[in-house]
Amino acid sequence: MNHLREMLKVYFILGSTNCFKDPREVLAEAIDGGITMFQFREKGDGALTGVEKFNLAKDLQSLCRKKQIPFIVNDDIELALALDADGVHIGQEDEPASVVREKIGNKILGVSVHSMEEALAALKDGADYFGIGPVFPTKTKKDAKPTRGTTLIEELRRKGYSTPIVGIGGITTENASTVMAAGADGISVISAISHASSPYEAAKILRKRVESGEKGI
Ligand SMILES: Cc1ncsc1CCOP(=O)(O)O
Ligand SMILES: C=C1C=NC(C)=NC1=N
Repeated sequence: MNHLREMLKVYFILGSTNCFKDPREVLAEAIDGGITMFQFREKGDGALTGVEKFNLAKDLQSLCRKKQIPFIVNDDIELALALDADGVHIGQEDEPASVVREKIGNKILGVSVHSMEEALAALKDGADYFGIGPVFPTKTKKDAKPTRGTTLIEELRRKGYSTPIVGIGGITTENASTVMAAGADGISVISAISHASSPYEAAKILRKRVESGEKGI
């Protein structure tokens, strides 16, 4: 499990609607910059579907494979299985984690949780890590839950839960250290990298912030 903890440090999430240039180019730069895990999340207005979605996922997966970066698929279990992805990430509105665990065997299973109850249920169902947020305000997910700060991350750690955790939502180079200080194992970002003029530089700085607990300057 500790290996997973390491992989969660800088967990980049991307879909075609999150970037202005070719997502393949954005991911290639982010990988060179030092992301440690990748999630393909094709959602929202204008999201690709069918063969176009499959082909983009395949291209992004091969970029990850070349550099041994774990490739995770958001929500779409069938796509994850078709691509033999390294894992899936599901939200509370998706199929129950127990059903997904059945389908994916021992692939990585990440679950979004927003409360202690949801976290305990996800644990029981075999979740490998929690995605907790939105920690800070975010414009990227239209239907995000209310911004929670790091309270749930701190609560889980205070109660002795050592499950791997990534914080998500509005995380930037300026506030990443706050998320780590709260007890998260890593940060998950979309726009901090996908909207950066240099996704390479953004990933590099985020990696530095996470590893050194450096305060934003
Ligand atoms: C997928 C998701 N889940 C909670 S907030 C969010 C969006 C995160 O995007 P950004 O890093 O650009 O705030
Ligand atoms: C909603 C999400 C929360 N956390 C993570 C890691 N991914 C997601 N898609």
